[in-house]
Amino acid sequence: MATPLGLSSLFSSRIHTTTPSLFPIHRKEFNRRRIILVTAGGGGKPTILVAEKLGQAGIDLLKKHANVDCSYDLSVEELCTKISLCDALIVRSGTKVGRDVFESSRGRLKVVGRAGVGIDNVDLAAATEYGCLVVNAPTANTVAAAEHGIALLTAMARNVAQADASIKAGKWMRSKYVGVSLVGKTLAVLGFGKVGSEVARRARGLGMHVITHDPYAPADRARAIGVELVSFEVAISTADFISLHLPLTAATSKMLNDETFARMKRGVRIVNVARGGVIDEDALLRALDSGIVAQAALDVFTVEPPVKDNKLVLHESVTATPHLGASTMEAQEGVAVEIAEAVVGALRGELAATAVNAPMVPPEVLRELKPYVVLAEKLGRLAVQLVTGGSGVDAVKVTYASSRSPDDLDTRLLRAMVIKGLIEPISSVFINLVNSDYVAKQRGVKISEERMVLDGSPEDPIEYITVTIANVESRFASALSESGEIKVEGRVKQGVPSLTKVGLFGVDVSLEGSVILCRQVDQPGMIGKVGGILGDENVNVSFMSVGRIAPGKQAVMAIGVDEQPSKETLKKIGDISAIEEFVFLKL
Ligand SMILES: NC(=O)C1=CN([C@@H]2O[C@H](COP(=O)(O)OP(=O)(O)OC[C@H]3O[C@@H](n4cnc5c(N)ncnc54)[C@H](O)[C@@H]3O)[C@@H](O)[C@H]2O)C=CC1
Ligand SMILES: O=C(O)C(=O)COP(=O)(O)O
Repeated sequence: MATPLGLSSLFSSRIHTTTPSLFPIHRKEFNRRRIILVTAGGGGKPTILVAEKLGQAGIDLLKKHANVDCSYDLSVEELCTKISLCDALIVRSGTKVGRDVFESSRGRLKVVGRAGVGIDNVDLAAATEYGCLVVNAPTANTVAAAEHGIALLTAMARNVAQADASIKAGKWMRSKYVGVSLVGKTLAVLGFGKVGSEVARRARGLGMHVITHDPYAPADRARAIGVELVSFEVAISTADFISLHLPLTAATSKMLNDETFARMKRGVRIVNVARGGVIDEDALLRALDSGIVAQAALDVFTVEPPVKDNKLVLHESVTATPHLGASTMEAQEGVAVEIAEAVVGALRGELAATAVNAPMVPPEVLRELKPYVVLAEKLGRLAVQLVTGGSGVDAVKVTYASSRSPDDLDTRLLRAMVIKGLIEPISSVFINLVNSDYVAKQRGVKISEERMVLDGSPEDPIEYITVTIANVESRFASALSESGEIKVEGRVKQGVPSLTKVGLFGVDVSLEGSVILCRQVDQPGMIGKVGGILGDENVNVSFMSVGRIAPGKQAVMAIGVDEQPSKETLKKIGDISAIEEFVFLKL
């Protein structure tokens, strides 16, 4: 499975590989030395741990591209042990993917796939810090969840579960299980997203008057299916039935509680197919016992599975199911394929359309920016190595010179790769599109961006990129701009990332290897002298160029080298009398 050249670095910790690794080359700190290990599992395939039951179609797809370990019902300890050998993890709602999992992975885990919608069981902050992409399967179980919501609504209204249990117990209690009708009653849908809107559509079909509360849903989308968008207060105070279809977030946690139950229509009936945590379960018990809430139908619970003597589950006015909202054959096949495609794509360095903790960048943008992504990282690496140790990098400006209008140029990838180039050489973290901004902020590096709009041809997305570091001392004085900042500029020339300016000096050197910069008084023979010293040590020179301010004045020679010259060789170059300063920059 070929990987897009260079793009896997968006998510992996590729280090100094000259040919793109199909899968991440994993860096392990070992006795304070860095040993590059190829630990991509048997036969060069990544290893994917499937920790909860996944539809066979998804498993089959994964097995085409990876070693698949299906291990269910793992304890936290077992999961943390296994995860250190895995490149990806697939879960549903039953596995808590906390910070301990990412810490145990020690940077190897590149993708967590959630085969469903809700990602509240994944510590997104920790995932981002560790550069691990989180993807989900947001659509394949929508109908299943909506149908389950309607099933619970109708079963609750007609006491189906209770009546079923009683008849199975040999009783014939018709009057006890008289229910209520739905037609003409008001249903309030809290959360008018994919599931909520499908529930609303179906409830309309049952003759219900449907209102919805969702601060982020457009009113016209609700009106389009005959649903009225109302405030939270109107929703909970006028509804005969309330159905919950919102994510568990800090804002929605215990949204239904003693105060809100007290403001509801007495005898209201509650359906929850979202997350247990959106209801204060103790308050619901009190509301049921007091009669404020007549009935509840619950598919989800704060703690799953609920404890055996859970009072809500045992309550006679509660209809309960064990988190079955997505449990249909069709939905499980659908989420399995959806998440398998997303995980395999992400391991290939492609951006999944269902990335939860990284910006979505369309594949066509990725393709067009590919050489500029490499250029951006190299410029970051160059610039930071010019900083005198101890200067402290805190203010970096990236300038994109382009004939495209700002709206037609997505620079998020480039920003991430400049950060990667700036910080990886001076730290032990690996950086990718997922965690770049987090790591930069954590290290106090402020990245500003500006666009230089040119009036050339918009055919090429970018004319050049500059990286400027302010408030630092430079190891190479010639890299300083008029305002005393370290400034390097690069372009993509015939598809090759190239250094084209250092400070005030124009140069032209491919950034495919490492770079030696020398400043000398412009004079004949310098290229030959330096080239000869490098040749004596069998260091291959890929590019050589001299940039000067004026003939006979100062000049900067930029030399691209495939190998790292020895200290002795570099000293010989520095000892050339005409050379006033030089620096070796490892890329
Ligand atoms: N029981 C089960 O098996 C299943 C449960 N779910 C749960 O249902 C939830 C919704 O799923 P989808 O509709 O696919 O997600 P979605 O993201 O399409 O819709 C969620 C809606 O909630 C709204 N929302 C967010 N905060 C809100 C607030 N404070 N007040 C009102 N509305 C708010 C959002 O604007 C959005 O429209 C998921 O987050 C998941 O937790 C989803 C599928 C299956
Ligand atoms: O998709 C969701 O949010 C769900 O709650 C489905 O949960 P499950 O994958 O069935 O454990």
